[in-house]
Amino acid sequence: MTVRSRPTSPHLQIYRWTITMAMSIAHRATGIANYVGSALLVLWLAAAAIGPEPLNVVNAVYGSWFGQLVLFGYSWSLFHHMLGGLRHFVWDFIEMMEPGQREAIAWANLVASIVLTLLVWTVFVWVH
Ligand code: HEM
Repeated sequence: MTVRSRPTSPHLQIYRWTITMAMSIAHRATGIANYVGSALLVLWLAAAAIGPEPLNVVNAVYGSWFGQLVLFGYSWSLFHHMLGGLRHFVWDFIEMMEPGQREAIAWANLVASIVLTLLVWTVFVWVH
């Protein structure tokens, strides 16, 4: 008697990667990252409320290359997640759901998040 192999349910190694799938995962990941980033914002505000010394320490950490990298990532995460939220808002009106449209709006989400992040950092950090 031949033993048939057990059926397998699809998982990440079987699915072909699509931009909509990647952006869906990114939306969840950025949602979680926004929690962490917002805690950093609260830490900065709390340090400022306590006094100049703690504020100087937090500013030094946030101003280091690593701190700047984390803050840059947090900015991108906020933009990506916010635009992703607006994408969901568009879908709530049953718009941009057709094949082609879904991919276009997913790419727009990614590209716009990068452009907006670079724009904000250029205006408020790099050329300040
Ligand atoms: C610091 C601010 C934010 C935090 C910490 C946050 C966090 C999260 C988290 C953890 C999720 C769950 C993701 C999942 O389980 O898949 C989520 C989902 C969502 N967020 Fe945010 N978010 C923030 C800002 C925003 C903004 C500004 C918008 C809209 C412009 C937004 C729109 C949404 C939407 C529509 C969902 C549901 C997506 C779905 O149904 O799959 N969020 N958010």
